[in-house]
Amino acid sequence: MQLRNEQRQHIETLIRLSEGQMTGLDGCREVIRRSWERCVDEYRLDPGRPRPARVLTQQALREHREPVDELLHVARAGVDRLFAQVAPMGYVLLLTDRRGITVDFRGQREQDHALRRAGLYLGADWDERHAGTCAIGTCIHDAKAITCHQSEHFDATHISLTCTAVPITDPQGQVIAVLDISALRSPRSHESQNFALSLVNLYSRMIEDAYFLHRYRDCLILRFDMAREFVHLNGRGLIAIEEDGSIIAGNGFGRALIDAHLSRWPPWSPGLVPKATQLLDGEIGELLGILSASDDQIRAFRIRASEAICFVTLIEPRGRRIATRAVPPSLTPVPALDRLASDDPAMHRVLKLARRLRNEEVSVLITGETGTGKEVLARALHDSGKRAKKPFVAVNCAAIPESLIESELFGYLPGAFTGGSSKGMRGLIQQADGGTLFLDEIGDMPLSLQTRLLRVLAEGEVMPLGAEKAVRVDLRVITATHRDMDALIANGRFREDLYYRLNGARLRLPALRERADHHYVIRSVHESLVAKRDRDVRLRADAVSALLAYAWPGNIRQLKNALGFALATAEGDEITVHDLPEECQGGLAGVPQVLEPSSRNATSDEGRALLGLLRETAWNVSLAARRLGVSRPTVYRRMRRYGLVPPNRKDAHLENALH
Ligand SMILES: Nc1ncnc2c1ncn2[C@@H]1O[C@H](COP(=O)(O)OP(=O)(O)OP(=O)(O)O)[C@@H](O)[C@H]1O
Repeated sequence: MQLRNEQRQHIETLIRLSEGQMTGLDGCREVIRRSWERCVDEYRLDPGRPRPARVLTQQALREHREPVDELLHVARAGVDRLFAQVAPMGYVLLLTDRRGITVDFRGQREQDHALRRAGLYLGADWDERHAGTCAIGTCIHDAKAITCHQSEHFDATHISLTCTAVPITDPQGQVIAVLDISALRSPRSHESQNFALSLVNLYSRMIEDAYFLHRYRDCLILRFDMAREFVHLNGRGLIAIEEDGSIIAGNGFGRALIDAHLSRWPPWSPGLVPKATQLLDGEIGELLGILSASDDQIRAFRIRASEAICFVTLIEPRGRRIATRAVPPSLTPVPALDRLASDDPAMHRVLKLARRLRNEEVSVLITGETGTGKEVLARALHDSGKRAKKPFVAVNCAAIPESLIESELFGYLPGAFTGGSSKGMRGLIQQADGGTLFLDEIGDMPLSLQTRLLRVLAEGEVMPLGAEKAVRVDLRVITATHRDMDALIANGRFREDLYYRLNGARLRLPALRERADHHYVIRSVHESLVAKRDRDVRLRADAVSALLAYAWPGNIRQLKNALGFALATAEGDEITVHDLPEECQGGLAGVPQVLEPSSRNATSDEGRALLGLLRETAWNVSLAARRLGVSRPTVYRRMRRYGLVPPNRKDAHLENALH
């Protein structure tokens, strides 16, 4: 009875709409209103004459199923799984072709009759032109996911239903099918279907991807995601490519990447698609070599359009291994350089260029924020080149007082100036003869010395102070700076001609926070520090998480200092988050501390004992330290480790957590 009343009211609203009156449409969603208008104006549906659901004959259904047979086959597992999840909540599942004909269906047998009457059945036709506004038909028209809930349906026959439909698109982005879940009854509120929408979206995407992988199973496929951990499991992007990197097709996410590229760099000829090596900043050899690049068969690439880093794996064509190509010289392993980075696109670029430059005489200028490892790279360039057995002399132009820098660099003869050594001194430039001279903070070199340095570089000769004859030197010069050299030149503080001579090639080191291989850097800095000590102290997972979460304004130097501090102060054989300097713990503040099972008991016992003692001593840390026979800082450190905060402090709740 109540349904009849609602149907009557619904019909009246739509009749008013068909007569051009917009009353009773308050709260009606735009997408629904537009569809209702289409039903009235375009399809000439009469709201006053509800129509029963139309179900096709077996023969007609067969004709609709045939063209989507392959999709039905691929989608089967997804359809079964989705239905298993939603059936207990009273939903049925429909898969339709792009015309809205239900070509696959799952429903409860005991409701067979009611479902057939409602059109929730195999062969049912949900084309908007015939059935009016409904999830499937409107989803096909708009090519968008939609929930059509109860009286949002146009036809009064359907206003007890709730239906949620999501399009499945082919690799060209055309709707080829629709996945829908519907229920005969549902709660009143539209929001009750939000979860249904997310779930159908998820399955529709899985079916789409399964279909893509099936269709392009004979091609190379790049699978990518913004999280390394998800690439194999559920990498969102798929792009099928030829062996030269030409793009054949992409799934929704892959096409979005291509579109982003094209909107930034519009093609000079319409329809021209960029190559995968243009979308992702890398060479074809790097893409084809992904499977052998790392243990997890994933490699990081920079997306050129957004500068973001994504992680990519390669799926080989069915039954065919791609030929491994000869490795280009720029990718040949060079241990001294290779160990500076793991899988970071910017570092790959730097190291690729460094491999080419290591045996060249070109001057190299290394730029990058302070502490990014400019000197370490300069040293690695030297060690990996033909001058490796000759001296590597590093000079920090900012650290030597201006009054001394000239004599330090150029040297002097006995008696050249008051205060100098009576034996004179061989300058650093001469000391580097045959090897490499590394001038750090070159932007801080005084102007007068810049002129003299230019002469050394131009003529290959150095003139020590007080000398009358120049001495020949054979040098490779590497310089570094974290300053903006263009600004220094513009302000007249750096000679342009010297700058061009030093800048034969430029290597720009990325800041640590921009790198995708944080984990590797943390591990290698930790290993290098542990190697210098006599005991092995491992990094616990919570400390690694905090280190990964921190932004490192001081780059690798700051990381090294933080780990050095933790190694020096940690008790036992592991570094926990609480052993790190306070500023690095911030990333995990507020996150409940997860203790490893083996240490949980010992940790809380120890924590409880300390809490007992602190209570006994009325939170007098000095007294507690004396009783324990340890220093005050040690007690504070242990308090931090167990989250013990004096009761007068606001966050004293941590104390309670131990009970
Ligand atoms: N790949 C690395 N592995 C281990 N330690 C590293 C690495 N790179 C840099 N370091 C360490 O980080 C610190 C800073 O490195 P480096 O002096 O090379 O940086 P920089 O960029 O030259 O700094 P600045 O601009 O201040 O001169 C050094 O102690 C160095 O040993």
